[in-house]
Amino acid sequence: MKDEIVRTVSLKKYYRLGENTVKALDGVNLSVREREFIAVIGKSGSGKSTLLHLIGGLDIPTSGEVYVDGKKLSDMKREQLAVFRRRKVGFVFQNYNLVPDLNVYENVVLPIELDGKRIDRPFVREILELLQIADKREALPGMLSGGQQQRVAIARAVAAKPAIILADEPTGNLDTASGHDVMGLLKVAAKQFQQTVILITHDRDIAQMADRIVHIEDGRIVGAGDPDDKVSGGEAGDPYAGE
Ligand SMILES: Nc1ncnc2c1ncn2[C@@H]1O[C@H](COP(=O)(O)OP(=O)(O)OP(=O)(O)O)[C@@H](O)[C@H]1O
Repeated sequence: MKDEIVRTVSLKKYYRLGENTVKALDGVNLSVREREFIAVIGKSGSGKSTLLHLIGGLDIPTSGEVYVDGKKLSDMKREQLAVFRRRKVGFVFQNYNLVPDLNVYENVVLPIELDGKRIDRPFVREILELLQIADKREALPGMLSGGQQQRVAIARAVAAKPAIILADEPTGNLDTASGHDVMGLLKVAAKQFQQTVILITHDRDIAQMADRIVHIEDGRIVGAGDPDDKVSGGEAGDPYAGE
């Protein structure tokens, strides 16, 4: 597909636990277009985090392939994979992962500094304003609400200008209203800066805000994982409809 940015092919991740094999992912074929905002929804233990970790190069599949921008992750050497993780993807986690003794601004620019790149200050200011935390730039994370901390984590992910943002239950620790705010702001930021978002949630309302919903069950995608497919939805559909 022309504007495809992520493709997984027969992706499997098995864990051996004594006599048993846990099939965390069992043959996932997923295709994501550039600038798409997709929500991966599924029950606890269905394989959502495993999928995100494999796409982000944080973990290695048992078999199958992940392609990002046409490049096979399994062909990358250790060092190349580290550069891929730093430059190509931004991670947003449920527990924010902010550095407690750095202020908001310092947290946001930290990955850029660690990568030895120049900080685009007007761009960082624009992001902080868009995410409505510009007035908190001097604050330490401990002084902020959960929703504000998550917006800092999103700002940090966006600021390094990655092509893809991988968000693992970013609204999981937030109340409904803050969760919706954070999701809305993530969506606006990603559109503005032309980033692709793959977001995990088990909240159907949150998922409805995505361009497309991919439903995962027992390590497999239910329906097809292609943007043109109308089962998993060219448009956001409710995978639980008719339940
Ligand atoms: N390191 C591991 N060792 C063994 N089993 C694992 C490991 N990591 C994950 N699993 C198993 O793989 C399956 C999928 O886990 P995963 O974390 O991807 O699910 P999830 O959909 O993200 O769940 P949740 O919504 O609860 O975070 C689960 O059965 C889990 O117990």
